[in-house]
Amino acid sequence: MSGSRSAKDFFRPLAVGAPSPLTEIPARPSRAIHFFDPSNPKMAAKVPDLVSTVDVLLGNLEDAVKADNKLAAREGLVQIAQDTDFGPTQLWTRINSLDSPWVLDDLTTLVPAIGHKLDVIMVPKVQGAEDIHYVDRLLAQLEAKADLERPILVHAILETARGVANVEEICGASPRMQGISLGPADLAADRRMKTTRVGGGHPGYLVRQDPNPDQPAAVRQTYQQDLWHYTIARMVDACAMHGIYPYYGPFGDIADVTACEDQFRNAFLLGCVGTWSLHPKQIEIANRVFSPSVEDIAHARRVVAAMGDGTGAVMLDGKMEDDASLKQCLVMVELAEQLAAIDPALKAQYDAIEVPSE
Ligand SMILES: CC(C)(COP(=O)(O)OP(=O)(O)OC[C@H]1O[C@@H](n2cnc3c(N)ncnc32)[C@H](O)[C@@H]1OP(=O)(O)O)[C@@H](O)C(=O)NCCC(=O)NCCSC(=O)C[C@](C)(O)C(=O)O
Ligand SMILES: [Mg+2]
Repeated sequence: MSGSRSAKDFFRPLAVGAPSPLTEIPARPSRAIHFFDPSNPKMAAKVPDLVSTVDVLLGNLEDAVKADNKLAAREGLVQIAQDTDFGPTQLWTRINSLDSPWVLDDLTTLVPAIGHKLDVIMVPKVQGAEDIHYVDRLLAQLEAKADLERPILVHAILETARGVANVEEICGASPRMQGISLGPADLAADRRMKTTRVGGGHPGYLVRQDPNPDQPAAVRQTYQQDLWHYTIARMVDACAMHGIYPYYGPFGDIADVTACEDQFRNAFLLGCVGTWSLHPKQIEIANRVFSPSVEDIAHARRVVAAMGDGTGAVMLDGKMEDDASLKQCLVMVELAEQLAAIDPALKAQYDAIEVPSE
């Protein structure tokens, strides 16, 4: 909750006639947030075919869209939103940063034109709660003017050192806060990290096996470490504390599908609900990685069945299961149910699982 607003005011609209804020952020599937540049005719032409393959389509207006194309991207997004039936797929946008000359027109154009279709607005380079407060109030004014019936949610990108230092207050700055994504490229630059990649690891960031005193000349094994572990873990805790959702972010080496899958899976295991896809071939990877495996769901359902009223301890395959491991299993089972509701192929796989009676 924001320190500057009292508890009773936190869920009141910030403009007369604006829709009431949500008291809970819906857990809608968002395994892949697929980025496209609405000013790129080839990408825009692919949107209708992508709709049924992805949980979130995001019209990107910020970095990766050339300055000369900013207007075309904004207008292209309006056109695409008006012309496309998105079904259960969400429509998000990434607006330009708050210190840019484009962001005001982004918001004042998009909300009246397509606010009823926009689920979430992603705000880049968020530094602190004050950035969210600015967007929050402006959105309320625009929503009131446009007679919108539900609030547009806000997602922040964590891509400055100050943003990371303030991540807890950012998550709690507004009832609109839906989630946070890692922005590894801007964050690396802002922190003066010595990396040049968009996400992923670095071969120099490693730990090395101790020397063997009996074989001092023997090759010592090295293990590459995850550069993003600290930031992702911090982001996950801040999001969980505020009931909002953490996401990995971009993996820029489009050709390296193996390392992309590994980075996505690390984020999934640490608590993230999804990631970005920058290229159509990353959608399948994200959908697969951010859906619990059939084996995990089979195990989770076994534990749920064996734990009866959910208290006490039992042995399954030589392992202790108790109230806490049951809660871990329920996280998986609930996620599987949410995903099955929108993904018939996944539903068929989960439905085919047989739970043995213990
Ligand atoms: C990487 C690029 C240049 C390779 O684009 P390409 O055309 O060279 O690739 P391709 O393999 O030849 O593409 C095959 C076909 O797929 C199309 N295509 C390709 N990508 C897409 C797409 N996303 N959506 C829809 N269609 C797509 C492409 O147009 C082409 O169509 P065609 O068969 O008709 O010729 C291209 O994929 C791209 O521009 N992707 C989006 C990049 C982007 O949004 N970047 C910003 C997010 S990351 C970021 O901002 C950092 C962050 C968080 O801020 C921070 O860490 O700080
Ligand atoms: Mg960035």
